[in-house]
Amino acid sequence: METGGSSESPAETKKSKLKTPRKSKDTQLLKQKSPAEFFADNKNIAGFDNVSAMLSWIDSGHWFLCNYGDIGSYDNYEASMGLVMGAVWRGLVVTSDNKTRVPAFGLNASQEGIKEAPGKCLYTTVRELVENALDSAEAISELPIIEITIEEIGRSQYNSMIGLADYERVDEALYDDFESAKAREKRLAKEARMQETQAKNAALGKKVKAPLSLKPIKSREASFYRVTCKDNGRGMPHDDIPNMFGRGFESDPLSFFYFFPVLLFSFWPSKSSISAVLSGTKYGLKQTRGKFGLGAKMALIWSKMSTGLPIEILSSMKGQSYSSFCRLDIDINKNIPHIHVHQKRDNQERWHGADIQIVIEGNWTTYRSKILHYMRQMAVITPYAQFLFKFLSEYPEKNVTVRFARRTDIMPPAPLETKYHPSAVDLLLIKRLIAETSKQNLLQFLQHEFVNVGKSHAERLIGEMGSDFGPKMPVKSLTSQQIVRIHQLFRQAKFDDPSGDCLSPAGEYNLRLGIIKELHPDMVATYSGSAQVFEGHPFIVEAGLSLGGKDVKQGLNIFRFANRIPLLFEQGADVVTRTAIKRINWNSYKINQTQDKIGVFVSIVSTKIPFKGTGKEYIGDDISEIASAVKTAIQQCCIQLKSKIVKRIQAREQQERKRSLNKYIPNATGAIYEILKDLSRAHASKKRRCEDKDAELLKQVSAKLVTEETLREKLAQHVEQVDYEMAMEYATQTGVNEEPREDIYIPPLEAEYNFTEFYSPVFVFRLVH
Ligand SMILES: Nc1ncnc2c1ncn2[C@@H]1O[C@H](COP(=O)(O)OP(=O)(O)OP(=O)(O)O)[C@@H](O)[C@H]1O
Repeated sequence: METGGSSESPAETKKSKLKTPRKSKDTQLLKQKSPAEFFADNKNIAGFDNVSAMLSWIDSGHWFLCNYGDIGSYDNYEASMGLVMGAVWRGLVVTSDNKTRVPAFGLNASQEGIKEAPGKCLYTTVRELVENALDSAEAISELPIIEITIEEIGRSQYNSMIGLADYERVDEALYDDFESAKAREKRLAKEARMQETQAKNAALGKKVKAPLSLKPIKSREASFYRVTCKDNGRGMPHDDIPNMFGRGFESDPLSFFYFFPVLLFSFWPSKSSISAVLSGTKYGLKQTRGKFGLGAKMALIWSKMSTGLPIEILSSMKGQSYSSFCRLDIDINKNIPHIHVHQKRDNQERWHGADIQIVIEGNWTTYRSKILHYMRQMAVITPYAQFLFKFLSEYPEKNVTVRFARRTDIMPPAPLETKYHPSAVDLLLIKRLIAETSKQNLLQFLQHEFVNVGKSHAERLIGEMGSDFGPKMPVKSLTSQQIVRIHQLFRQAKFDDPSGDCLSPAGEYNLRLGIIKELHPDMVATYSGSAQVFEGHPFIVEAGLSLGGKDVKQGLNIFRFANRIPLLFEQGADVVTRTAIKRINWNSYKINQTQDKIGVFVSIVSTKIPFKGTGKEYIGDDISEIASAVKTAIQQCCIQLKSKIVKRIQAREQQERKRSLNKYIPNATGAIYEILKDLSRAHASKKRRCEDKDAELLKQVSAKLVTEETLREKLAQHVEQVDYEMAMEYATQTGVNEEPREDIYIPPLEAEYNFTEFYSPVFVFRLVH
C-alpha cells in the first residue's frame, strides 16, 4: 500500500492502516467494500475479464491483505490476526483515491488504456452454467442431459428489453469508430501501396499472401447475449434459490479470511475454505469441479454490471408437483438478493432440473472457438452426458448447432467427502476445524477430524506436544500458541499417505470412449495411475494418447483436465504441456512429434488442484510428484501405442512385399510362356527333344492346355503361399500369431449394473456383475 510519503516501515504501515479506518494527512478516506462489490471489481479473478487487467492487478500488490504472508512475523500474532480479521469482517478496506490506491480493482487497467471489456465473460458464463448443471445431475445419479443456448441480442432488441428508445447518431465525429476524410484517404493510399507490392512480388514469382485490406476502425458497440442452460439435475429448493444465486458471499469473517490468501497469493486453495464464504451446497473437502465457488454468482454480478438485466431461474426437484420460478438480481452493495419474482408454478410433467437464463455482454467472435473447444473437451471427459449446444445469431447463416451424443451410461462414482490430512492443514484451517468440531477433547479432535490419525497415534502426538497438552484437555480451550505447536508438529511428524478412495477419476473406460467418440482416432491408448499424494492431498493422473483422427492438427494436440473440467487457457506453462513437449522422447515410441497427429489427454483429479496464477487455468510444472505422475501416465500410453504401431508397420511391410511380388507376375509369366512356346515348337519339330515330365508339359503347351493365364494363376498362388509362410515364420519367431482382437459389447442404455475394474499397465479389465 502506498504510504503517501510516510517514513513508517512497511510492517508498521500495515498495522496502523489496519487498526483504524481514518482520515490520513492527505485526506484520503478509507472506505469499505462488500465482498460482492469486491468481486464485481475483480471479476478477472473468477475468469470474468481480460488477462491484461488481471496482470495489472497482480503487479499492483498495493492492497493491505497482500501482506498476509507477513502476519506470522508480527510480535503479537493474535492481535494482528484480530486486526486483519476485523477489517475483513467490516468489509474490504480500500482507499477512496481510486487513481493511486485501487489500481488492483480494474482502475489500473483503465490507467493503462485498457477499457472494461467483456473478454472471457461469455466463455466463463457458459462454463459455470454447464459445470453446475453437470454437478446437479450427477448429484442425483442422473445421466446428464444439458442444453446450452447462446442467443445474440442486437442493440435495438436490447434497448427494447430495457425500455430504452433507439437513438440515431447525430454527431458522427463524437464516436470511437469515426474515420475522418483524411484518415480514410491515408488508409486507402496505404492499401493501394500494399497491393502494388503484392502485384510486384507475384510478377517475380514470390509467394504472395492473401490480399490485405486495412479495415476502418471497428465500432466498440457492445454485444449482448442471452445464455440459457437447461439440465435434468436435482433442481433447487424453492426457498433457497434467491440465496444460492443472489447472496454472493456470506459475511463470515473467519471464512472470508480463509478465502483471501487464495485469491491474492494463488495458494493452493481448498474448496471447502473457498465455499465457506459462499452460498452453495458443495461444501467439505472433496474433489469438486468449481475453482472458486463463485460461478453462477459471478455470472449474475456480471449481468448486473453489463446489462442490468436480472437472471431467471426455473427449477423443480424430483417428485415436486410445482416448479419454482425466480427472477432476481443482486444488490452488490448490500450483498443480498434483490428478488423481482419468486413464485411456484404448475409442474404437471413432473420435470426436474434447472433452466437458468442470463443476459450478459460478451464476445462471441473472439471466444467462439474457445467455447466450442470447451464443449468438445467436456464431451471427451464426460461421455456419459448428452450436450446440445446452440448459438443463435441475428443472421441465421451464422447459427451453430452441435450435438455431443452420450456414448455410455456408466458414470464415475461420485467423489466422497473426506477429512483433512494433518500435513495438508494450515493454522487458520486448524482454528476453523476447532471452531466447528463437535468433539470435546484434544484426543477425540485429533482422532476424528483428520485422516490417518488413529487413537494410539493421536496419544503419541499429544505426548510429543509438550507438558501443556493432555488427551483430555478441552479442544476449544487451546490457545493460539498451542495451536501453533500442533501445527508445527503436523509439519514435522510422519503420517501415512491419504488414500485416493475419495476421488472420482473419469476412468480409463470413459476417457477412451470420449476420445474415440469425439476424435475418431486411428489408434488410442489410455492409462490410469494409482493414487499419489502431494502435501497431504491425494491425486490421480489418467492419460490418453491418440494418433490420427478428425479435426486434429499435425504435431502435439494437448487436452488438459482438472477435476474433470477442461483447462483451455495458459497452456504453455502447464505441467502437461511441458512434460509432453520436453520430457517424452516420442521417436523412441515410433511417433513423429511433428508429422503425426498426436492427441495427448491428461486428467488430474484431487481434493486440491494445485493451480497456478489467479486465473487458475494451469497446474505448475514445479510439483515433482505431479510432474512425474504425468510423465509416467503419458509414457505408459506411449508403450501401448508403440506395440500397435510396430505391428501396423509390420503389416504394412508384409502387404508391401506381396504387392511388389504380384507386380512382376504378368511380366514373368509372359516371358516364361514365350520360352515354353519356343521349346514346345522345337520339341514338336524334333529339333530338340525333351523327356518325361518336361515333354508332357510341352505337349500341354502345344495343345493350349497350359496357357499364359494358367501360369499366372499358379504363380499368384505361389506368392500367396510364400507370403503366408514367411508371415508365419516371423510370427513364430516373435511370438505373435495374430492381430490383437478386442471384443465389443454394446450395453443397453437403460441397463443398470455394478462392475469391478482390474488395472494392469497395459489394459483395464471390467468385470460386470
Ligand atoms: N443448475 C443447477 N442445479 C441445481 N443447483 C444449482 C444449479 N446451479 C447452481 N446451483 C446451486 O447454486 C449454488 C451456487 O452456485 P455457484 O455456481 O455460485 O457456486 P458453486 O457451484 O457452489 O461453486 P462453483 O461454481 O465453483 O462450482 C450451488 O452450490 C448449487 O447448490
